[in-house]
Amino acid sequence: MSEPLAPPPLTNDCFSLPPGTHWTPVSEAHDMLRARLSVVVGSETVALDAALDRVLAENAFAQRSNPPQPNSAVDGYGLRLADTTEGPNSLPLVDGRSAAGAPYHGQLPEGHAIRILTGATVPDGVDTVILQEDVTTDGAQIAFHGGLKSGANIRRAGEDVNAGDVILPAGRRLTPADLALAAATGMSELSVRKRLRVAVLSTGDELAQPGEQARADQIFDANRPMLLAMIEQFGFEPVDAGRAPDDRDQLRAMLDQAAQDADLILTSGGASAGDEDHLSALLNESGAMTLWRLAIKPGRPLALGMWNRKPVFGLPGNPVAAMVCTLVFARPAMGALAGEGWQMPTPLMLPAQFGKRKKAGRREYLRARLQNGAVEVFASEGSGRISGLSWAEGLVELPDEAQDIEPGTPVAFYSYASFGL
Ligand SMILES: Nc1nc2c(c(=O)[nH]1)N[C@H]1C(S)=C(S)[C@@H](COP(=O)(O)OP(=O)(O)OC[C@H]3O[C@@H](n4cnc5c(N)ncnc54)[C@H](O)[C@@H]3O)O[C@H]1N2
Ligand code: MOO
Repeated sequence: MSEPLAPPPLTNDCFSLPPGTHWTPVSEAHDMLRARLSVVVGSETVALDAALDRVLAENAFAQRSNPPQPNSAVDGYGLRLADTTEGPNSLPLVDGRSAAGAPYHGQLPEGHAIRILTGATVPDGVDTVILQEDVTTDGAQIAFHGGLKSGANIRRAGEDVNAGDVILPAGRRLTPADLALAAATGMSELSVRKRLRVAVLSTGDELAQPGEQARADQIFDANRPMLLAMIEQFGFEPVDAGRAPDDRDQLRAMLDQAAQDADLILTSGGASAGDEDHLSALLNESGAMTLWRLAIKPGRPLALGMWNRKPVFGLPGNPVAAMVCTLVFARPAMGALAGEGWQMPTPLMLPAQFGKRKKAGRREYLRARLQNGAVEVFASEGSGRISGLSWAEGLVELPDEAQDIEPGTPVAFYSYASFGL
């Protein structure tokens, strides 16, 4: 007679941390990724009007100063301060004027003033501009009160940017304002990184394609449209690598194709060690696999590997975990691969509108949004509750240490926008 099987103690907490397992803290996972990842994309030159959202490959230098010449900040009259006194003044006007794009060629004679418009080059001899509202004129002369400051209403050459200055650093993702700065300083094209191509592959026999007839036991593939859209919003090139069934050979072939088409592969599902977790099994076979048990909720199983020399992030299948892992791990990794550098957003510290008792030993992310300057969280922490992802405007991050959060406790809120969404 064999001994009856002895059951383990009941935890009923799939997030309990069994003793003996190494739970990789988020910061340790970040350090490891950072150390291993470097830029994988080349560079190309693009016209300014095609450079929005691209990553600068090298420092950009001002070709010319802004402004290139001194110009007037107002509509008014240019004069020499030395020709004025405190108290009432009058000066004769010269014939002609200086307008933006139609400068006055010549020197202002001593004891005279000249009509000048906003943006017009300041003629030689003018060191001060008086606002037209401070002047009376009959067209031949102007009368005004003295007490002006030297250089008043004149924008100095190069007061914004000097020729030769670094205007934008390598690694910068170009914004509309950056394009204005580059244009103003005489650049018409920029050297940028080729876009990082990111393949997205869903796995699992239970998945049906939106629009397809789904069997009763199937669910629609929600992760792929979400991840492809996130990649697009991050400014990378999404590559739809399809949906792989729970079949090792087919998954292998689809990974081969994805590795050919992209610089990085994101998969979702099959990341842990269940009977049908083919992704982690294949990455294991390929010999370059780390299955992390991350001390994070949600998103505990994250498989990292290489497939035909392309990095693979095996995201957990639950959509909430897939999104959190993408924001917290894959997004900064993509930045490093794309030449932007590893970046994590800075959170806003805002008062909680909720209460929670959090255990020590893992970092937690809750779906959150702002209401009257405080952070409220979604009613459920369930990792399959996609409605909460849509309800939220971002994530609240609770630190690894234990924390009793009472309403009013400051918590770290990361808006979706801070990640680039
Ligand atoms: N005995 C244990 N079971 C599980 C544990 C555990 O610690 N012990 N951890 C749970 C956690 S947490 C997660 S997360 C999942 C991770 O599993 P996998 O990454 O292997 O993912 P799957 O099992 O394939 O799928 C999980 C879940 O997500 C659904 N899914 C998958 N892909 C999609 C998709 N493209 N769109 C929408 N939903 C998707 C899938 O149907 C499953 O319901 O493991 C837990 N189990
Ligand atoms: O990592 Mo699983 O919930 O965290 O869904």
